[in-house]
Amino acid sequence: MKDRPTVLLVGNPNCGKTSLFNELSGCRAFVGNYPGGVIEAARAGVETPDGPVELIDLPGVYRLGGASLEEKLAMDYLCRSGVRAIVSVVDSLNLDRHLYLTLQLWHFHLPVILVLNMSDEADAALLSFDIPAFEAMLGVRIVRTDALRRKGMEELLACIGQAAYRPSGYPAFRKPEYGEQTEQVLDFIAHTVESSGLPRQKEPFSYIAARLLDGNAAMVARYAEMGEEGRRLLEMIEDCRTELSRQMGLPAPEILSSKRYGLIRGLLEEVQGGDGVSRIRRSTAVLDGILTHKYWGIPLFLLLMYVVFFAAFTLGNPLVDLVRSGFDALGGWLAQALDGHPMWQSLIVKGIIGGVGGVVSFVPTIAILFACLSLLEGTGYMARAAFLMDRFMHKMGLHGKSFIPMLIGFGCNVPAVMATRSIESKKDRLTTIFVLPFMSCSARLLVFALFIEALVAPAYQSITMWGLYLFGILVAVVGARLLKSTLFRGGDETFIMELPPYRLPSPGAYLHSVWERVSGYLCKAGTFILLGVVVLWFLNTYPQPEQGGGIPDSARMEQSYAARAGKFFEPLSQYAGMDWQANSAMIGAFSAKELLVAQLGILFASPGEPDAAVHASDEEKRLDARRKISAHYTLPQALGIMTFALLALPCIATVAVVRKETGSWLFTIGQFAALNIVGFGLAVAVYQTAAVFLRA
Ligand SMILES: Nc1nc2c(ncn2[C@@H]2O[C@H](COP(=O)(O)OP(=O)(O)OP(=O)(O)O)[C@@H](O)[C@H]2O)c(=O)[nH]1
Ligand SMILES: [Mg+2]
Repeated sequence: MKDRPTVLLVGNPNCGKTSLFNELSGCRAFVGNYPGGVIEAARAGVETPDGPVELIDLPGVYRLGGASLEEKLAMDYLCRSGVRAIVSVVDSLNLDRHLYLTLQLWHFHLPVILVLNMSDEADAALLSFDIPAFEAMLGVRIVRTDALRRKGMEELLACIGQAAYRPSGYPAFRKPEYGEQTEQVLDFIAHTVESSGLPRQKEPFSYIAARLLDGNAAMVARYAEMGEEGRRLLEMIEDCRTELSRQMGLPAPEILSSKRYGLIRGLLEEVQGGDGVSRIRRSTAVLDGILTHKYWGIPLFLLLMYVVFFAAFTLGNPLVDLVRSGFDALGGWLAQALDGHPMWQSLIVKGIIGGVGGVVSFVPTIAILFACLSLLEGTGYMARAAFLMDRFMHKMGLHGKSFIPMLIGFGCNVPAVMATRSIESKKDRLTTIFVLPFMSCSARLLVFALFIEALVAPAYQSITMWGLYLFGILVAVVGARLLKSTLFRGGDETFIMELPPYRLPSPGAYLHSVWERVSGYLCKAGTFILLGVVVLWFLNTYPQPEQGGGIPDSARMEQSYAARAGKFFEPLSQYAGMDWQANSAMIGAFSAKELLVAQLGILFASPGEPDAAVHASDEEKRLDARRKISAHYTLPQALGIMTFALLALPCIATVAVVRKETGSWLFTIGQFAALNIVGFGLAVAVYQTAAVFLRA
């Protein structure tokens, strides 16, 4: 295992690395039609004809040497000692841009396999390549692949095996020719750095020289921090740069990149034939004319999101009722079966069936939501949403790059916080992390679904849900604006994101990603939530009053730990419309938002009062919990509670990941406090306003 040679998959975002990785390894890593789908390297053992290799799927990067975490991660892997070969994946239709990264790989002196992926699209565009000439000019082996239809996999495996196990017979990557003057300067810098006696860096000297010639800020800073000798070295290099820049008539940072693009142009003129404009790219242009239109692009996006919630509700509701009635029937049956064992009856029927059932019954809604979101992601529309929002977000002090984590946040805030790694500027990243919990995650959807179903007239249900999501985004955007003009001022970066063409996602990958999310939800309900529910049940049931018999369930519950905690906050929380029951549910919500629903399920569970449950008809039983909630709360209260659940109390997993990603307790605690203060303040505002307007 340890001495398996390592082979890296390197390429621009969205060129199909993960699709290839999955095909080669049989794994099921995440594939999405938007750049930045992979934020962490995936690895798997793969058998080649020459022996096993360890294949690593790196996050997509446009070039090496940037400051984003993905670029650092890619560099880190490239400099590791066990790496025997690099698979440079490029999109056949974007060679003019994608080969840039390939040329940078020369520095590592490793065998390179150039994979021209998306060969199906290249064929459709009547694009042809003179492969032998192409191979000879670069000094690589070239494999044409179509990852979706598994074409070229055998050949690729054979090349990987050869490069990793028999490198002596493998072509050597040809040194890109930058012209005599430039090369002399590069050699001089590399030699000066090598013989300077300064600490050895992990990158090859030729790479360091190229970065220093570019004036790469991070690399320059590294040497500047090495004391007097480092600074002397930089001064010497600066003289060469100035002189070269004068001779070439170009600013120093552009010398190498313009040379590389020149090389690529020349190369493609030799080896590429055909116009390269495919049907799919043409129809993409037409679709984009409509979907990313200056004026109706954003309204269209909002409309689409509305349709998603509408579908989740109208299609989901009857199914939710069905699942719920199943749980109620089970609860009723167990209540009878456990007659005479009040503690078990209470734990199982009220605690577990009421709590977990409350969470699981929303699976249909969640599944429809995930199915829609995955489809929008898979087709490439979500990347447009980020692009559309970019203009809008800029006005708010952020950029579209922050929007992708926000979209991910609709699913779950935890991976969303991790997805901010692609944001280079630290200040922008912290701002984004700060406001991310305002994105309504799928667990919060349950809270909304519960209250909206119970208290909002059917005609207004979807729009209320949609409004809550928008409200979350609005608060996030305003919050970001405030932070960017105060605490995290400055550090703006431009947003470059290649828009992928519209594609139909491959059915396997699509179904898999929906299933992954739904099963993740079910798993959570079966483990973490189940545990939480048992704890909640305990807090709701104990301490028991002295004389057990004769006291109604509700009165008994009012003495519980949960009720006491809820009542403790009631004097304050009542301004937001929250009574002690809602408060006690919020306490559970801190460990997972689903527990809020679980707790209300326990508090308002129908089979909890076995006598009533036994005599009620099925239909009555089914509607009981919801009816109790609608009888107990008013619409303004529901709005206050939902606002609080939307904005305040990020769950414990989010808090933990924020701490991990920012490395700062101060930030984590500050954010936690701020979210709660803002959430409570707005909940009060919403409740009070609604109470005035909805009184009639
Ligand atoms: N037509 C076609 N589509 C492909 C091919 N390979 C990948 N795709 C699609 O391209 C999109 C991106 O694929 P990924 O495998 O996620 O790309 P990636 O390079 O891993 O992307 P990042 O991780 O974001 O850098 C998906 O929609 C794939 O279905 C191919 O050979 N032909
Ligand atoms: Mg990927």
